[in-house]
Amino acid sequence: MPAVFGQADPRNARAVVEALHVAAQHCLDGTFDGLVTGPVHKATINEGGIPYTGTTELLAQQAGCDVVMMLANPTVRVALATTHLPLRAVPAAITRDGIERTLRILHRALHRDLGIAHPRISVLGLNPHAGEDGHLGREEIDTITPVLDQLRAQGMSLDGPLPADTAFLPAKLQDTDAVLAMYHDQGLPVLKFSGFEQAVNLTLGLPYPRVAVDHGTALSIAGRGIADPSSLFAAVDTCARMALAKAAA
Ligand SMILES: N[C@H](C(=O)O)[C@H](O)COP(=O)(O)O
Repeated sequence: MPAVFGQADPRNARAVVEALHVAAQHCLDGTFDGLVTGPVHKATINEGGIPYTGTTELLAQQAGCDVVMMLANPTVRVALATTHLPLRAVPAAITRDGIERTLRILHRALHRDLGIAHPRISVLGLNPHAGEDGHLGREEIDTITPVLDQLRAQGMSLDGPLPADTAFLPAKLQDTDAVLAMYHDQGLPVLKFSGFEQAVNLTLGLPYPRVAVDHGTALSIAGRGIADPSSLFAAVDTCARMALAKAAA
């Protein structure tokens, strides 16, 4: 259907998803060196009859690999242990296997794709005060800490589980290369507040670089010529750098 500014049309959902699949396939077969994506209106894709939680998940499924969503701006990098799921589903989705897998992917990407020799990662707790020694929740004790102990023993530099409310203080961020948040809105509001325009969204773990803008579709200003393209410029720049680094490796 012809696109109309400001009106996302579920009848175009299939074309949007197909475009993502084709672009990703060309990255997988080596025709393209990387993928930059703009925002996708997730609800409209679902209304078009296609179950879709996000491009991150779509690309992971197509490539057949585990991935980590990480947003980054010049101030902070925030990776997520869980991505697009209802808040009530988060605690059950935080498992030892999942945290371990996420930290391994994150550590490898910081080292290999972003060139950080010895990545330092801060890991947030799930509960207020990181569980307050079990009095405000047990996920830190039962799930997160055992994985951190195991991976520290293998040489990873990991701090946590940390109370989320103070982990982003500037002095704390000086000592870390990335923060692993347990869920979407635990980490991303801080990142977006600290530099919305320059932030990008990376999908770590894919066999190719994928970088997206950090914002949504902003239908209310579509076609008015007032959108700020900074995040798109940053995404293209980041993707090109990663593709060049990969080619040189
Ligand atoms: N969670 C991201 C954000 O808040 O910026 C964004 O929605 C990710 O979307 P995709 O993985 O679907 O590109």
